[in-house]
Amino acid sequence: MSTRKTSLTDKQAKNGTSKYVLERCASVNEYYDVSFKVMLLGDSSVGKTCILVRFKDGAFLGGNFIATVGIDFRNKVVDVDNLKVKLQIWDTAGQERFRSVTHAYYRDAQALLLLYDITSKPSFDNIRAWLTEIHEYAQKDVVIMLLGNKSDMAAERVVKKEEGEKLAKEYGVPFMETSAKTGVNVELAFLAIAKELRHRATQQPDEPKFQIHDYIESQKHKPGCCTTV
Ligand SMILES: Nc1nc2c(ncn2[C@@H]2O[C@H](COP(=O)(O)OP(=O)(O)OP(=O)(O)O)[C@@H](O)[C@H]2O)c(=O)[nH]1
Repeated sequence: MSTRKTSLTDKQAKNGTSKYVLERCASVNEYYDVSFKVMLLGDSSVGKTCILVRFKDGAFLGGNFIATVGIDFRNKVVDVDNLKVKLQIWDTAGQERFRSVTHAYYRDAQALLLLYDITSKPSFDNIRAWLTEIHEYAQKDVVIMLLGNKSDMAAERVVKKEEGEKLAKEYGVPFMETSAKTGVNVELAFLAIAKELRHRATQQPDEPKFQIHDYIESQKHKPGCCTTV
C-alpha cells in the first residue's frame, strides 16, 4: 500500500474544532458531542503515522517508510460513557527540520502521545528532550502518555519495558508498549486518552476524578484486550 504523507496549510489546520465543544455537531456525517485535539510526537520513524492509521483504519502501513512532511490530521469519533467523542489526531513529522512548524500546534492540543521505538535507543534517549519541548510549548494541563512502539519486534528490542515504565513514573505519565503492526494496545491508548479528556470536560466538582493509570491497568488485564483488528 502506498501512502503519501501530506502536510496541511496553516489555514486548513486552523479550521479544527475549538476546545470542549459540548454540542451535537456533524463531521463528515459523523455526529459527536465533544471534540479534542490529540498530537502524536516522537522521533522520525518511531511509528506515529502507523499508530494513527492502525487506530483510524485498523490497518498496518508496512513497506517503504515515507517520512511525514510537516503535519497532518485525521478524525475519529469514539463512544465514551454515552458520549460521542471526536478525536482530531495530529500526526507530526519527527524530523528535526520540521520542529519549528510543529511547535506552533502544541498549544492547541489537549493530549499528547509521545512515542519511542523499543528497537531504537536514541529514540528512547530523546524522550527527555521531547518532554522539555512539551513543557515549553504545550498547555500546562495537557494530558501526556508515553508509548514504547514496535513491541512486536522482540528480537530487535534494545529498550526494556521496565526502562519505559521507570521513565514514565519519573514524569508521572501513563505508559504502555504498543504495536502498530499487531494492534496491541493501540485502541487502549487512544480510548484512555479520550476517557480522561471526556471526564475532564464534563466532570462535576463533587464527582471523583477519573484515574487514567487505574483504567489502563484494569483494561490491560481484561481477556482479549487490546488488539485492534
Ligand atoms: N514492526 C513494526 N514496524 C512498525 C511499527 N510501527 C511502525 N513501523 C514501521 O516503522 C517505519 C516508520 O513508521 P512511521 O509510522 O512512518 O514513522 P513516523 O514516526 O510517522 O515517522 P516520521 O513521519 O518521519 O515522523 C515504517 O517502515 C513502519 O512500517 C510497529 O509497531 N511494528
